Amino acid sequence: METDFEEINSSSHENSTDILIKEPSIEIRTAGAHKGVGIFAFKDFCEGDVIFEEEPIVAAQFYWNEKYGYLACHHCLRPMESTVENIKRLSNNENIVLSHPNLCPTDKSKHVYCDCGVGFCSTSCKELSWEQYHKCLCTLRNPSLNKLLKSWSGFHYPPETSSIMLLLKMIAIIELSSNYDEAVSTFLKFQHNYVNEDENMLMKFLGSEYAENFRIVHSLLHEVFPCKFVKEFVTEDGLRKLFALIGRNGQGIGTSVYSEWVKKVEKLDLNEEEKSKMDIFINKVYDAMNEHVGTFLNCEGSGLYKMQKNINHSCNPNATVTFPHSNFTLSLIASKNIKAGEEICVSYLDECNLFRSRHSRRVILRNHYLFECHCEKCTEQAGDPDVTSEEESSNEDESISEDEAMES
Ligand SMILES: C[S@@+](CC[C@H](N)C(=O)[O-])C[C@H]1O[C@@H](n2cnc3c(N)ncnc32)[C@H](O)[C@@H]1O
Repeated sequence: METDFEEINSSSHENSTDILIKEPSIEIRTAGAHKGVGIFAFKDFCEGDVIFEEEPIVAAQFYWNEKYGYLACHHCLRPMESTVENIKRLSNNENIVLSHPNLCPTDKSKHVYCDCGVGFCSTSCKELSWEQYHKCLCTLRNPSLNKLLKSWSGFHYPPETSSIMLLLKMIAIIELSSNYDEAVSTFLKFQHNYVNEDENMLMKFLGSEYAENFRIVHSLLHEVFPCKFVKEFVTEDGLRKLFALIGRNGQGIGTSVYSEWVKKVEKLDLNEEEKSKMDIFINKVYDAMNEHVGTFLNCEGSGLYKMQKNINHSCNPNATVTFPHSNFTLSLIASKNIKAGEEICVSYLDECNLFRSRHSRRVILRNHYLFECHCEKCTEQAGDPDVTSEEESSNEDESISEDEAMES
């Protein structure tokens, strides 16, 4: 169920009050002075309903993820390992035996590779990638790109939320487009300010501690990829804008061949005893993987989506983003019943941070997304004292401590 949305007003819409997109079940319009535009239900949705599905304009697996052996299609992020290979690697146990291996969704006979080594789950992904960006990024054609990638992996800067591959693919898409100005404007419709002057906020990863790494990325980009867009747009200020664009709009993508196999097993017609044995096996594998790789179960990456970019954050969300096809196709699912006219919001915070105090949630949103949260929950809790998560509970999450340190 992929929706082809009609864009009513294609101009930049920060601060716009127009209805930008109207579709039978949703519309995109202003969500108030503080929030810019948002997505609103145009009909009632029940919990579990698919609100819409869409493919990204561009997506890429995180560079570090790929380096650690998380094999995914270079184009659509579909896992390329078999289920058995996946669970053996993630649990570091060669002896695991998988029942129902025939339910493994990976079809290696369809896999194809570019001579530079990157893999694709199908010929169509390979061809699309070549036409859209890989012609510019194939390291056999432009070996100097390796220099930039090597530097990046050396200093892990900026944090992987601003994936280097996503940045390179964006630039290549613009370069290969038959309409340069239109391609540039498609990307610049995404919010790309890196400073919120009203609130005096700067994106965390552009802070002074990363200044030298930022300078290296900037100069290497000009050295190894001196295309029209890089020459014209990628000044230091332009590069900050591109990182801000990715940081503020990039949607995390996670794909897993094991979870796809689990979904298929759950649909089998098993008796109670078989079901219970299967549940025990599934949980044992999750435990073993958890012990070896922690929460890094998925092939992870990020993408830029034309519709998703309009979804605002709420600390009490009514929708979630999922990847049910185990590739980059995003599916927005109602996590509660939603009435026509209500704004549809997701949480930009992970589950753990979502349940922190108002103060802690807002610190993270400020530092990573550059806004002061005006959701209903924050408004209702406006009188709460400014407690940090540490004071609030025994929580010792480093990311929030770092964020709160930045505040002081
Ligand atoms: C992915 S965009 C969402 C669409 C955006 N409102 C627009 O007009 O393009 C994320 C930006 O929306 C704004 N935003 C999202 N949720 C918000 C909230 N709860 N309170 C205030 N601003 C919010 C922030 O400026 C944030 O950086």
